Amino acid sequence: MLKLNRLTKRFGGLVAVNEVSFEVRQGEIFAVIGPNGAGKSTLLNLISGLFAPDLGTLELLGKDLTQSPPEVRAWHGLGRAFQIVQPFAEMSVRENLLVGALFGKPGTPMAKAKAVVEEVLELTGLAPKADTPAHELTLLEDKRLELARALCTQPRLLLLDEVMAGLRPAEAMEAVELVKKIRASGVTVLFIEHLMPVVRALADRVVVMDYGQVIAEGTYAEVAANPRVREAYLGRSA
Ligand SMILES: Nc1ncnc2c1ncn2[C@@H]1O[C@H](COP(=O)(O)OP(=O)(O)OP(=O)(O)O)[C@@H](O)[C@H]1O
Repeated sequence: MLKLNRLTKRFGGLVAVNEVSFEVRQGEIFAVIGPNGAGKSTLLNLISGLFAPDLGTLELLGKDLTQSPPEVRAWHGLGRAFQIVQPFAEMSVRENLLVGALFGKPGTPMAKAKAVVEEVLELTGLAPKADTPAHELTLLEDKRLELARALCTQPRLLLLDEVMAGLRPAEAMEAVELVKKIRASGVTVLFIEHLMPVVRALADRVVVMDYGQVIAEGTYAEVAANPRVREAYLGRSA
């Protein structure tokens, strides 16, 4: 689904992402974790195309998109959900999603966009709130809306940027169930997350970053038992 080869991003003298290589397989839920400042957000920005890499390549479904801007990556099946949810506050949930469906994939006919929106409303459990203005939603519903908006762009690979942040543990576990449903619907998921119970519950595989580099890769249990990973987390106040 996604292949990163020696992806690198420098900010002046700081190498925020340093020759990162890994592959995400189709149908996987894949986590990128690491202490504060490890380079996770920068990596996500490289994948979605907000930053251009100084070195390395990126392939999505076998296509080299290293030089492609974010919208081209979106057309090729890359979707992204953000930690800070910024819906159109006065518009209903359904209207917000229609914007995503129409503009996420330009050229989508209105009838198709409306059908996608209804499907996504069902999948995300937002159907009962379809006519509610976005500003009346709870935080958990906001998060559902953000996931739903990203899904309306019909991604093959969905990037989740700490989307559980701010949720109470029980709410986070509800969101975990939703992400599992999203994967079951055929979407591959790559996420960055600070909440370890969420990583444990969701990830098939985990990559651990520290100082811009991949220091471990494996199942949650494997990386959690890795001495280098334990040192990265315990060796400084994260
Ligand atoms: N636009 C930028 N300009 C300069 N330095 C940056 C920029 N963005 C990030 N950095 C630096 O790059 C390094 C990696 O930051 P990044 O935000 O990617 O880490 P992170 O793992 O996402 O951290 P956190 O978990 O705290 O969000 C940090 O040292 C950060 O200060």
